[in-house]
Amino acid sequence: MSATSSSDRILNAGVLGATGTVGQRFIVLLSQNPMFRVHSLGASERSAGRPYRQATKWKMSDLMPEEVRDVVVKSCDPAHFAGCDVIFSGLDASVAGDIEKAFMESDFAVFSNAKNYRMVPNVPLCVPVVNTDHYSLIAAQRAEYGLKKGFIVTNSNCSTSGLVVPLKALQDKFGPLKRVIVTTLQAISGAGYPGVASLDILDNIVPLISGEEPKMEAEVLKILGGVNDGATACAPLADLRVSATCNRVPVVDGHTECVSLEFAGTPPPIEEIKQCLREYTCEAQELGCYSAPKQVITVTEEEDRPQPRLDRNAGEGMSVTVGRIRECPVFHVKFTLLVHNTVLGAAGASILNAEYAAKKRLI
Ligand SMILES: NC(=O)C1=CN([C@@H]2O[C@H](COP(=O)(O)OP(=O)(O)OC[C@H]3O[C@@H](n4cnc5c(N)ncnc54)[C@H](OP(=O)(O)O)[C@@H]3O)[C@@H](O)[C@H]2O)C=CC1
Ligand SMILES: N[C@@H](CC(=O)OP(=O)(O)O)C(=O)O
Repeated sequence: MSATSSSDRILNAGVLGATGTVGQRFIVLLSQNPMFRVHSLGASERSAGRPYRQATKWKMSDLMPEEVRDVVVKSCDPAHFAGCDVIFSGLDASVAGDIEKAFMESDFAVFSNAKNYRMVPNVPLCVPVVNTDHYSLIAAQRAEYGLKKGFIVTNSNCSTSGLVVPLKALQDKFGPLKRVIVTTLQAISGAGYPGVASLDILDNIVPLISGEEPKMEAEVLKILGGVNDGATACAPLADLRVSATCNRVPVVDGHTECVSLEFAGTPPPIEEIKQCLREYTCEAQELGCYSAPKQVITVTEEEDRPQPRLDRNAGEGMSVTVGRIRECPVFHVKFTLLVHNTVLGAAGASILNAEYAAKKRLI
């Protein structure tokens, strides 16, 4: 984590879906972040009117921060969030569409984890260590809705957020990729709370996460693509083909992904691939954003890493660990990566997105 500069303002944050798995991760990360002060918390009518400590089944290993324990949870009406500079949403996708739009139309800067607006052409689908250039779409979004300050920026799916990081590094250095095949081993926290029944997941692997594979396949193309000439819409990659197979495994946090890829051109030697991943840097680091990891990609040389229990907290959950980098006899190269699904895969990415937007004076 970088030190904040004296020009950074402290921003009042509202958290929607504050009682859920992603919402709780927001609370922990925001309480440790000098750029934000938790101002208002929102959740469903089931939780509204109750102090946060009573409304929430706290599942984080960190203690519930003192400053939120007695905050009364509100329903997710923009009128209840006056005074917030930024809105973080960990809302269930079944309700996120209408609620996040209402906040955006009320001129709030909304950072969403839900799938609802990810593929809208003028909404940045932003993994903040990969494609902050997509923030140029915000002017078009504001023009469409006649807004002065409001916008929506979304996170990707949590498995997508790990995958695109090494792909971006390799694409930037060695040119376009042609084909990617990824098989995921996804943690149970990805399914929210209470999530997958223990009788389904203990002593078991479930080879289906409904809707996950097409999301990953489409999101990668949008994130690794650019924006069109007037910055009115994203321009997804047209020539890359991605195939995803997604599995749920009995791990609490941390999604593991086995990746095989083919370059469009001549493949570089394995040692150059490792060096490229180690040396990858991003704009959020250059700007000194507080939550940007020192090392965007942690390359491991141990032959049996990455492992979720050992590696998920690399870079305080904001670094993607890549190991077992080797030649692939079918495509060009294969490796295994690990991403913390509720940090870089969710709340941590939203917070870094907001830090970046603040540095760019968009908030
Ligand atoms: N878990 C993960 O690793 C990732 C999750 N996501 C996405 O983030 C979002 C949150 O996921 P997660 O935290 O796992 O889900 P949870 O089920 O754990 O939490 C859902 C939250 O939504 C709130 N909510 C539900 N219904 C309503 C409603 N009618 N009005 C207002 N609030 C409501 C809940 O409040 P209450 O407690 O009052 O019911 C709760 O705070 C989802 O869209 C998910 O797809 C994205 C990437 C990774
Ligand atoms: N489906 C992911 C988490 C998630 O909620 O993703 P999305 O926001 O794309 O639905 C998982 O189960 O690990």
